[in-house]
Amino acid sequence: MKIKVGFGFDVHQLVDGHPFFMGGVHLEAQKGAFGHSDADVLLHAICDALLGAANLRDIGFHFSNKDERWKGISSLVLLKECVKMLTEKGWTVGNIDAMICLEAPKINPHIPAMQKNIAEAIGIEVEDVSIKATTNETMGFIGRQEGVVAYAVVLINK
Ligand SMILES: Nc1ccn([C@@H]2O[C@H](COP(=O)(O)O)[C@@H](O)[C@H]2O)c(=O)n1
Ligand SMILES: C[C@@]1(CO)OP(=O)(O)OP(=O)(O)OC[C@H]1O
Repeated sequence: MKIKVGFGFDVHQLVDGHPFFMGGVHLEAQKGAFGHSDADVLLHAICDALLGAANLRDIGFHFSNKDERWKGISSLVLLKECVKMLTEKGWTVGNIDAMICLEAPKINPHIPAMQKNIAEAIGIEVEDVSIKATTNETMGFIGRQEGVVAYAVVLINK
């Protein structure tokens, strides 16, 4: 069996009164993530980790932020498209481990819903989707609640 690892990172600006999607869950918060799509930073990091593992470039290469088709789109759709690209190359997703860096709101209560969304979109078990969160201890742009960051690693095999 051939096994590959992939790494993904994403960052989005936080804007007052903007909707906040994370792992396909709508978070109730004063600020939300701003982007061309729904700006779901966790799903974008996972997309990039998957694409990277299969050496298929990155999310912006396939879904340009100049393309009106992706304006406001749910990143669960983009995630499913990325998985389709991997499947066409014969890859199966093993597991995902992700980290969100965000000052507020608390992510922990929403992690089971995010795991379910991601597992369903990819076609893997919930137990193979790990999501964690940390604050930035009030430091830097994350600490000032100006932005949100996510990192992800994945294993794929064929
Ligand atoms: N947005 C966040 C940030 C953190 N958590 C959880 O709280 C724990 C403590 O965070 P520190 O940054 O103070 O170490 C962290 O380990 C997470 O379990 C969260 O749910 N949402
Ligand atoms: C997803 C895309 C496409 O809608 O737009 P954004 O929501 O701005 O997100 P980003 O993380 O900058 O990734 C690539 C983009 O092409």
